[in-house]
Amino acid sequence: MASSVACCVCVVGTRPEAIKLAPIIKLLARTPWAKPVTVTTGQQSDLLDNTLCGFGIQSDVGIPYETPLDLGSNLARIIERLDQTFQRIGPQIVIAQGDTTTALAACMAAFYRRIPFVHVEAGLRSGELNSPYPEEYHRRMIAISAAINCAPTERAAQNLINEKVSRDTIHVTGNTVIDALLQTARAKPPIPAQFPKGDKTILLTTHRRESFGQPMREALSAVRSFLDANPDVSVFFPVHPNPTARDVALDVLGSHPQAVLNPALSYRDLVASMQKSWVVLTDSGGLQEEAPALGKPVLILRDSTERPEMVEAGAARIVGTRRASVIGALSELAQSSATYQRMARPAFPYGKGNSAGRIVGLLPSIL
Ligand SMILES: CC(=O)N[C@@H]1[C@@H](OP(=O)(O)OP(=O)(O)OC[C@H]2O[C@@H](n3ccc(=O)[nH]c3=O)[C@H](O)[C@@H]2O)O[C@H](CO)[C@@H](O)[C@@H]1O
Repeated sequence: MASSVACCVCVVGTRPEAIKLAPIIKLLARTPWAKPVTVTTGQQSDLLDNTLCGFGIQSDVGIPYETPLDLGSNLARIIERLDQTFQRIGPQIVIAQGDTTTALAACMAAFYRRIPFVHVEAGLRSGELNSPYPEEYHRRMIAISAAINCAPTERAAQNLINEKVSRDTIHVTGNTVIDALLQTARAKPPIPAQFPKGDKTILLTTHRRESFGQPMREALSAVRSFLDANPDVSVFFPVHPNPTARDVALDVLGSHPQAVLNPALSYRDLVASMQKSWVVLTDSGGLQEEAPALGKPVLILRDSTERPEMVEAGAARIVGTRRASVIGALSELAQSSATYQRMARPAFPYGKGNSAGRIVGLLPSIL
């Protein structure tokens, strides 16, 4: 390990990356041999800065946002800008999280400059190259050249081994989202004023590309019908700013008296809402990981999940977006307290909040 302070560039492009890298950035800032530099790529600039700010983190270098480009052009733009940034700053380590264009660009730019790259949340796989698109492709590409692959679970590590990723790069670390969640929950954030009154509120989010169009409309219409049949149930719906998701949300649930639609929440408000909710209904990856740690049943609005650990633990169910399936799953939770109690047992397959420590502890081995 080098004797001087190591510059660790953390590249962040979207809200979930900010949440999952925040515990690492904050820990690096308290680590004597490390200096974190946060680089934002503007992939999701509207949500990103607010999320970082909520963790007390400022972007050190901001790559300017450009009007939405095609996937390939966006990747090329980010690689070029990161390459210039790495040349200027000269980091000893580059860290990125997940499966976004930003994460792939960071990995490639680091590889070409021969800077060791650390991949947080490595080894998630759907098994289908085109689904989720393009994330599954990004995940596989990143694994090949990462110096450290931080797998959240043994299963994720096994996925990497099955792809013949070099074994000495693979470490099971848990998922830093649990660090972020538990740190935030410990501060006892107040419930947002807009959160519906009553004991049975569904926390609903949907914004994934795979859900766009008819699947999202069908799932939200099913929620609407369920509300009509269950006047004691409410929905709290932080709506993603993506217009494709927002327009359907407003159209289907915007006028329902038991539904409160809200702009995207700060992470603190989201965590407080999750703690107060009855059930979490979502197509988000992060919420699937978080809700079981708070003992909240999760119904997954996708046809498959890269997080089978939650389903196996009994805390989550894949319901897809078909009307009968969504209504059936919600009705079962409403009618059977045994089913509800079984799903509401807290589950921690992603660790108990010490993942950032494990990841930072691995870094000296690649300096
Ligand atoms: C294909 C896939 O599954 N990819 C995933 C995707 O992430 P995602 O699907 O989890 O993305 P979102 O749902 O946007 O974010 C969720 C986070 O945001 C918080 N939240 C939510 C609403 C709100 O109003 N306020 C908030 O604060 C919430 O608690 C949670 O922590 O990309 C990540 C990056 O690479 C990957 O890690 C991850 O696999």
